[in-house]
Amino acid sequence: MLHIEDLTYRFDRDAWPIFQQLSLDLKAGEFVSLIGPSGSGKSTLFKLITGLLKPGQGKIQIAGELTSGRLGKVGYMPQKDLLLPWRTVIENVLLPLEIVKEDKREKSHEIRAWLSRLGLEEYENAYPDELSGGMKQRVAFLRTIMTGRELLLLDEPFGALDSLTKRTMHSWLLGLWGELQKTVLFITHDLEEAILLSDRILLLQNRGIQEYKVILPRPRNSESIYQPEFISMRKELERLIQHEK
Ligand SMILES: Nc1ncnc2c1ncn2[C@@H]1O[C@H](COP(=O)(O)OP(=O)(O)OP(=O)(O)O)[C@@H](O)[C@H]1O
Repeated sequence: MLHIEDLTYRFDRDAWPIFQQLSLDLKAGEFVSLIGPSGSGKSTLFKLITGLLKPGQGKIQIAGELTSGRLGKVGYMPQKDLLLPWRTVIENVLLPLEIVKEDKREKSHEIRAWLSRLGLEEYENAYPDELSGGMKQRVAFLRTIMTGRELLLLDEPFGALDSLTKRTMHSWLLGLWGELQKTVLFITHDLEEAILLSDRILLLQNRGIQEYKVILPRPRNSESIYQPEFISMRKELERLIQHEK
């Protein structure tokens, strides 16, 4: 679904490259988390994948297609929900369809069903200001799904939420991902979240990417974090990060 090969990128011609010959692959339907210290380039990598930034060298392919014209090929959810404050919940969710001039009436029914599943049926006509943080993220996620893209790039979507809301969002996302069969690349600073959600974890640091496979059976739920395998995996991952430092 995503193939990155020998990617090199620097912001300025004279600057040290953020990535040097970086390569990674994502299989269709995988859930992969990207972790790494602040400033290691996680968000920059997302901007390169979406096409908002152009790579210096190397290639990025999405579903076998080469880099050019990548804009609009992925569903991208940035750190902030970026809901338009003057639009209601349903108008925000309909935005991707408006952009590609799809028939909104046809999809309205589907969107209402989604809003109901996400516990937002009573908020269809509310404005973003009237929603809690968790609700805003659900609306932003639904808008990302409505792009209809197979590859979703989620940049720390739950970073600003309190731990209880975050847990609810995890259960919700695990259920949804199992059903939607999308490929997800997910940025997080939270190791527990990364282990709970992912098939693989990619640690991004100075020397490139290091991979960590999460060998935990699915389906997983919020109780999975108390399993001994989960705890030892977390310890191992922490050790790996310390070692890399
Ligand atoms: N437009 C820009 N021009 C120059 N340097 C930039 C620009 N955007 C980001 N950088 C630099 O690139 C590096 C990587 O930034 P990026 O935001 O990708 O890191 P990150 O790993 O996502 O960080 P965080 O975990 O804090 O979100 C940082 O050193 C940052 O200062």
